[in-house]
Amino acid sequence: MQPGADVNQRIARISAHLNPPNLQMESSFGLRQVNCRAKGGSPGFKVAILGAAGGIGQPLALLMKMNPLVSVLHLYDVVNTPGVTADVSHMDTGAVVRGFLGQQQLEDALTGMDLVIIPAGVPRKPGMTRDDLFNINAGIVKTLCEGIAKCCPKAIVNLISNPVNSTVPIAAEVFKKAGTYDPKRLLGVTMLDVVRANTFVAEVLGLDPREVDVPVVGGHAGVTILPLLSQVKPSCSFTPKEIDYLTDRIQNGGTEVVEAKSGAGSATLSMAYAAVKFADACLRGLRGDAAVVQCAFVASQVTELPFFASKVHLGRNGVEEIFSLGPLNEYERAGLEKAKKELAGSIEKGVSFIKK
Ligand SMILES: NC(=O)c1ccc[n+]([C@@H]2O[C@H](COP(=O)([O-])OP(=O)(O)OC[C@H]3O[C@@H](n4cnc5c(N)ncnc54)[C@H](O)[C@@H]3O)[C@@H](O)[C@H]2O)c1
Ligand SMILES: O=C(O)C[C@H](O)C(=O)O
Repeated sequence: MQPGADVNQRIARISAHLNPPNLQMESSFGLRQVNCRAKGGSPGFKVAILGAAGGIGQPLALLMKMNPLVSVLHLYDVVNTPGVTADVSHMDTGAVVRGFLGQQQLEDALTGMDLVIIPAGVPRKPGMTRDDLFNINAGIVKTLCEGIAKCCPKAIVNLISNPVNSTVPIAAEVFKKAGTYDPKRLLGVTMLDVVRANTFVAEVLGLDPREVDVPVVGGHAGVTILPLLSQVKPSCSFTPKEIDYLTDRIQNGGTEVVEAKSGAGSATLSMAYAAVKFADACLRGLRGDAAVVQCAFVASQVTELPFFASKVHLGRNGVEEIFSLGPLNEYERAGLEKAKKELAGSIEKGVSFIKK
């Protein structure tokens, strides 16, 4: 071989790589069309994020793009999806990313999806309850769920938008109206309560949070968030003072973040982490993995209420089994009564928003 031939070949190879003859930017914005050679991406599930340009949506998009179970990732919002999509699409992971902007593109965003994650809607400011978000977020969730009923009625839905205790009943009523309701496929995301509970309990016990499992049942607002500290794994005991401290901190973890952010929104990063942990569990269930169990707010017969959060088994059809609460101590039984009282009103408010 001639001296330098090796180098020339390498330069030719690099040049071909930098100027591929057939490369398409995967985006519905038509950013740049450069003849398509291959679609890229790996076999896996199709996932849409609705509200993808928001505080939760952006880190959620980033983390879902890293999830090896995802082959196609659709990012939908009413603002800013071109930028978020271009940005996330440059990550050299398997999922193909496509962006969708505005309601006229909602149907394209949803068609063919296996899992739809919804963090769309306004967040709290200091002094507000989650229920104060109802007037704006109820309408947003209604519109998005109407799109799901039309375009991907079999998709698993992970609903994050607050107030979850009311938005899940809203979604259920929308799907009932459309004739597509499958209670196994609609899940309110309460994973952040579990993530917080694991963290705070681990701090008290001096353990690694990854070793701790705290069931959190009920709903996702104040006293409806009911940590079952008597069922913590690894098995342990707490003083009455520790129980008061932990229960209060877990129930008010969201408010802790809202106040620390001083008007700039609520939990976004820990929520994106929790949402991905939960979505990954749903996808592993869809794939047929055994023993996938997480807490979620679902249609339930565990109590007399039509919806309740508890541990559920996730499988090929979504929620395959809902676990009962197990033995509760006196403190938890009292907490359960308070939780049910508030939950009943929030559920009814969601149902009547659609039925009215
Ligand atoms: N379930 C939970 O544990 C949990 C945790 C944190 C936040 N939340 C809730 O998640 C929601 C989003 O929080 P955030 O901090 O990301 O808010 P954000 O304001 O930063 O982002 C919300 C996004 O939703 C988009 N949006 C608004 N209307 C829309 C519509 N009709 N269709 C599609 N997208 C729309 C906005 O454009 C924005 O990009 C809030 O309701 C918040 O309370 C829930
Ligand atoms: O507290 C909020 O309003 C957001 C979310 O529900 C949370 O728990 O962080």
